[in-house]
Amino acid sequence: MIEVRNLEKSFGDVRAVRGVSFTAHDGQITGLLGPNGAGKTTTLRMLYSLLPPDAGEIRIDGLDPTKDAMAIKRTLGVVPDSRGLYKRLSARENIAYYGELHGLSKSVIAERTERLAARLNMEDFIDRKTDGFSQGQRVKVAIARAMIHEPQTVLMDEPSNGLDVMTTRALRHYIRDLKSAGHSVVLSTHIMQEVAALCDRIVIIAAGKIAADGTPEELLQMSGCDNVEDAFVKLIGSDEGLLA
Ligand SMILES: Nc1ncnc2c1ncn2[C@@H]1O[C@H](COP(=O)(O)OP(=O)(O)OP(=O)(O)O)[C@@H](O)[C@H]1O
Repeated sequence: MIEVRNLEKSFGDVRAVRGVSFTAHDGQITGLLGPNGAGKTTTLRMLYSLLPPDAGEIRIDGLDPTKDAMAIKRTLGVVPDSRGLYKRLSARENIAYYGELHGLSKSVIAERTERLAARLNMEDFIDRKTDGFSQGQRVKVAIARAMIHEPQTVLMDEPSNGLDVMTTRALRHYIRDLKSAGHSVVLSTHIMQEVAALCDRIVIIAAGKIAADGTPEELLQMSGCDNVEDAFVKLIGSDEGLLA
């Protein structure tokens, strides 16, 4: 579970995040939806301790990333925007390296890697060096690597960016399975259909602020619109940067 209260972050004169608050529950998929530059990545980076907030509070499974950065790494799985694979290593070695950082034994890493490779359809490329991997292959390795220590809470920054329809569908199945298993999944996206198809709760961010927060049905009600596309555009106040 993630609780965020009044989070703020500036880069010089740029106020990237201006008082963001939301809660992401276990057993739910929470979508951060916003146009380019809205502050989604900056918010996620503060959640996984990559950036210190200027103000505000974060609790992830009761832990504070500014104080408990090491403990947070155990409870959190992160699929960052830059997938950041080691290109000289194979997919399997990339995943194993993260398992070792988490102190897992070789046998546990091997068994979990087999399971993740089967679940994410990685068998064809699991032993290839990741240099030259397609976008979809890179995302799958990044997800497997993020899940090797079986974290309770999972953050994904624009996970379906650049994926084809079949890979997107497979990814959605996988994310729904995580939800069914009781995990809290938070994903950022600027694709309206993604949140509409997947998310139990939608947090709309625009210009660093929360524009709306609720279930898809609540957002329809709030906006007075009868479809999510019109609702999002109305709640954000512009359709710039949002993909249907
Ligand atoms: N390291 C940085 N230095 C300076 N400005 C930054 C930095 N990181 C983010 N910003 C600025 O903060 C704002 C929010 O950026 P952020 O990457 O969080 O948006 P986003 O919602 O993830 O956008 P996108 O959908 O384009 O990835 C933007 O104006 C961006 O230029």
